[in-house]
Amino acid sequence: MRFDAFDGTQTLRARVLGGLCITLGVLAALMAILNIYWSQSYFIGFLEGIFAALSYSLYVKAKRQTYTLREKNYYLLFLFVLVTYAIYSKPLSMGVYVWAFLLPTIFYLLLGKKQGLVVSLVSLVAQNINIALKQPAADMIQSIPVMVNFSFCYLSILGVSHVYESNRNKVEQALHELALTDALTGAKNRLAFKKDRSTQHQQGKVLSVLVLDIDHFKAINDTYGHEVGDDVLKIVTQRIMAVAGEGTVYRQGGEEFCVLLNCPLLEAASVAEGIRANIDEADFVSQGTTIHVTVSLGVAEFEFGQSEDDVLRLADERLYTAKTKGRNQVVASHDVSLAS
Ligand SMILES: Nc1nc2c(ncn2[C@@H]2O[C@H](COP(=O)(O)OP(=O)(O)OP(=O)(O)O)[C@@H](O)[C@H]2O)c(=O)[nH]1
Repeated sequence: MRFDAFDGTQTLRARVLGGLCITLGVLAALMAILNIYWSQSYFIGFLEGIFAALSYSLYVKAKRQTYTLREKNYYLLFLFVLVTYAIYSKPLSMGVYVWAFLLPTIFYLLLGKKQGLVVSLVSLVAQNINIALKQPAADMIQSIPVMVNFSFCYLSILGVSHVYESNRNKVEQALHELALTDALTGAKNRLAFKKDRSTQHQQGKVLSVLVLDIDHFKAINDTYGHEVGDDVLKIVTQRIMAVAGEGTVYRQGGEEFCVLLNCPLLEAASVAEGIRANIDEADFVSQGTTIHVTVSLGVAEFEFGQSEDDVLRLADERLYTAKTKGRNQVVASHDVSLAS
């Protein structure tokens, strides 16, 4: 499973950067040729040539998603300097400043909402100063209509880019949450378990897992109906969260849950016992019916070199032991049972 598929922003930015590099790279190469051979503007032609080469090199990296943040930022800085210098060095009548309209969209797409806003505003101010300086001091007033039109158009593009980026971000977060949450109980789901386990494993954390199963859940469904069964699943989730913490609880399916803890086996066993007691101690009330619910738990610690499946199997075996020993108990090793 490739969990980086969840990072839509990263993937989108790599693709936008790739597309931008190839488009701007080709345009910069054409502009370099025109500037050098047609208008003999050697310095700007030279800058565009370098930019085209940089674009190609970053394009290759963006395709492989191997570029660094610093490389991306330097590329955007180069683009900003190039556009600013081109506006500065060419007569206003050539309309080179229209290239600046590209910048806010690019900044928002590649830098996100906050940085995109700041850098776009800095660019707006810089290009206005640039336009103002194009007239001799005595005639500067003549630049005002150009500056006003430029600013209004630039701010419109900036506004649209801002709204787009903040909504894209919200939609991505909502989809992310939807993909990783169990709709009935609000606990995380099996996919989230794999993702979190993999992240925490990479961070080298001590990890233990509790596997929890509601005792005689079929009988609850059969006696009181599925709606009450669903309520029991929700209340059990809340009681597990109350002891273990909200972000640690996963519904594996049916009436089986997992809890992922950053602690060694003994500590995890004591949390498991806390969960068992919290569920056993107070009756559940659903649809006017009072029900007594108990759970059984198996606990295992991730040892070096063990796969996720190995540890879950071990915790499952211990859960099975807890069930066969009479339920409503925690088993944390082959011979230790924290009996109720
Ligand atoms: N209400 C409800 N029931 C579910 C859901 N998912 C699974 N079940 C039921 O959960 C029950 C699981 O029963 P079993 O696996 O036999 O286990 P049990 O009755 O809890 O028995 P032990 O685990 O041995 O204590 C089945 O009746 C399923 O239909 C759900 O989302 N809602």
